[in-house]
Amino acid sequence: MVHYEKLSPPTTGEKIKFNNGLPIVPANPIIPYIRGDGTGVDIWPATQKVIDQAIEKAYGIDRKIEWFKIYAGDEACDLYGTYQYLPKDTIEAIREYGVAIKGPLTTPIGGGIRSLNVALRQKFDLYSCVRPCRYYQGTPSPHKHPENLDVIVYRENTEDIYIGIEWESNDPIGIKLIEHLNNDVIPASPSLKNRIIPQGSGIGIKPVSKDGSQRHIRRAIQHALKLNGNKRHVTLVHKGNIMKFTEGSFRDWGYELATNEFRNECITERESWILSNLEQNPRLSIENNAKLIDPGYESLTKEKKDIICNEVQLVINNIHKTHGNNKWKKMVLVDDRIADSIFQQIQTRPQEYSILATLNLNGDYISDAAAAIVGGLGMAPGANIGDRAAIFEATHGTAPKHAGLDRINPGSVILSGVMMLEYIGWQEAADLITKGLSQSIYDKQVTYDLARLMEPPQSPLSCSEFANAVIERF
Ligand SMILES: NC(=O)C1=CN([C@@H]2O[C@H](COP(=O)(O)OP(=O)(O)OC[C@H]3O[C@@H](n4cnc5c(N)ncnc54)[C@H](OP(=O)(O)O)[C@@H]3O)[C@@H](O)[C@H]2O)C=CC1
Ligand SMILES: O=C(O)CCC(=O)C(=O)O
Ligand SMILES: [Mg+2]
Repeated sequence: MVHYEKLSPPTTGEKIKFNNGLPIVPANPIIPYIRGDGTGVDIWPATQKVIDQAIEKAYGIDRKIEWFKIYAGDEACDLYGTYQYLPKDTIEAIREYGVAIKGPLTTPIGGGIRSLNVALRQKFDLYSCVRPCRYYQGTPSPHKHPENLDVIVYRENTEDIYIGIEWESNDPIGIKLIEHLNNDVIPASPSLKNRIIPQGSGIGIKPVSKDGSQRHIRRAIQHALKLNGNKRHVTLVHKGNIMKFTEGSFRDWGYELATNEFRNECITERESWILSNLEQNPRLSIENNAKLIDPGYESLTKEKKDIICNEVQLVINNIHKTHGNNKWKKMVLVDDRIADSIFQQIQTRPQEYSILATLNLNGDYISDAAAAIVGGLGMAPGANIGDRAAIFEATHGTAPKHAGLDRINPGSVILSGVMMLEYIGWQEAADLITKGLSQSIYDKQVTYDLARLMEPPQSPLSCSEFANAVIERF
């Protein structure tokens, strides 16, 4: 039995338990929630009302969430005292009950506390951040065909620069570290030649591990396996041309995982070209196949040509029987794209993508950019998933200038609630909310962010009115 300093868990309701990474859910689960800073005061009550009403409509008195209010951010400091941004009670409650939902939490820029949002992800090892970006009919968008974008950003959630190991430029330890790197480490690494870190630099560490990358990409591939048609597709997004041993390794470990652990269910993009070339011309020679997959083949050195021919030969030897004759077309396609390129690709060729498996920072950027295409941050939900816990939250932050005005769009946290209901298997309630929200947008019953972009501009609903509009359309 956990002893809480200032919390009283609900006296009715039961705990969600985990078995092999999957939640086992009673009819009346206790679910902790964090209201959040800034616009959390507006968004959370609207969301809670929508979720409760959907459950009641779907299941009557047979199912109910027993909400358990826990504290983080400014609200926690009010209750627990100065600098108590993430009290022990909050950590214990999430550990005890496993599934939680939260509003956004403020992180100061530069100095001050490190991100509470990141801290929660790391504390509970919620290694995959899942952010679907899909279009709801009628949503105004700067794009001509926003409906073509239907991607799920799978953002690695615990490593990369978010590990938070960095030193300010004038920190004596940072200065010493730079000296050590310049005088000892770099000269001892011949491939680094005579590079030098400028004096007066701030310095940060970017760790990317094989285990951390592969457990995350595994989840992304498992997700793709549940999808159909050309949505059975995972793109490894990286900046591996520049950061070869972090971002580049992420790509390599992804391919390694796909072609070992998921060999019977996955095809890589290059493998698909080789098999497809052969299907179009069964008598194609190895070299002609190599020329087709590498258009610059003729100008390559003999050594490089041999490597490509060898690749073609190996693919034919190893997987032609199992994957050839079009069988690969039903498998999960795994390809990779350089991060800057994927930002333009999701705008110019959105229909070609499905699951974007990214490292932490790239995923942070891409999820906001993808959200903009389909209606903005007010429509961008998310889930942080680990093997023993899950915390649901929107992609956006606290949007402080709108706080307390009952005007912000609660859609993103409501849709995070939909993801939570799906995660616990309450699909009927989830579907009611999706239906109500889609219909509200279609009926132009929307908050300011969408109303101002509509043609002609509509008069906006408040945050709480939008929640009611969704409920009326269940
Ligand atoms: N997971 C989390 O809790 C996150 C926390 N943060 C933190 O939030 C704070 C504020 O960050 P900031 O950079 O301003 O980014 P925000 O995402 O909070 O807001 C930026 C802008 O996005 C639009 N927006 C955000 N949320 C909504 C919504 N629900 N409905 C409609 N529009 C929305 C608003 O644009 P407009 O005014 O043009 O309408 C808003 O001004 C920072 O401390 C940051 O660290 C940031 C991201 C995630
Ligand atoms: O923790 C923060 O303040 C920012 C987090 C963020 O931008 C995100 O999770 O997308
Ligand atoms: Mg972000």
